[in-house]
Amino acid sequence: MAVWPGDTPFSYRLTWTKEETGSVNVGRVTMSTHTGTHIDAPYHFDRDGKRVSELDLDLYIGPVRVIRLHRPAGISRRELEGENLEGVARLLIRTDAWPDKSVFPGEIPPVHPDLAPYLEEKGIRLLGLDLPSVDPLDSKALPAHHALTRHGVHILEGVVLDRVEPGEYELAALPLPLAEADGSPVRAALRPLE
Ligand SMILES: N[C@@H](CC(=O)c1ccccc1NC=O)C(=O)O
Ligand SMILES: [Zn+2]
Ligand SMILES: [Zn+2]
Repeated sequence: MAVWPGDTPFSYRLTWTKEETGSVNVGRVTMSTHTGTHIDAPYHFDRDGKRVSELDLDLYIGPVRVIRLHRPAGISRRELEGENLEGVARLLIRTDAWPDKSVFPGEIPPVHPDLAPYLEEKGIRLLGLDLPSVDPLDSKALPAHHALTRHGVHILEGVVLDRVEPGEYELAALPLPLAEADGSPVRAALRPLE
């Protein structure tokens, strides 16, 4: 899994082996909170924002709509206007713009901040993408992160949607209850509805 350039690489190592303890292997994991499929807590980009353990778990479990925008230049309200999003609380967008997840992308289609009020209007509270960020990779101001948060839309990044067809699913993508954290890896799973 590629990590953000310069960020902590993932590692799993044994602290103790079964031979050493006489009973068990005990591992340790070192990783960035933004590794692989993960959620951003508002604290990631706002000093006073909510930490992971303060987030509502209902955001990350329940019915979800998957839509496909094939390699868009960007993701704005215009790209979504053809979709009927009535009754959708969670939205995943498959862009296929990060095909090889073992290499960090050079460029990604950014979310336009105008999407945030549009999603709020539709009642969407979770936006997930198959991309490592919702903003341009070189952005410091992070306008989409801030706009989404201001409009009550929570962020799920790095979702693997390679073989997922558009439709209605059940989503589970629960963060770990890390008390102070700015983000958390999740195990994301989709199950077709009915
Ligand atoms: N906003 C990106 C992450 C991000 O910006 C980042 C992640 C790890 C290390 C540095 C980062 N950003 C800026 O220097 C995200 O939410 O995943
Ligand atoms: Zn992140
Ligand atoms: Zn992010």
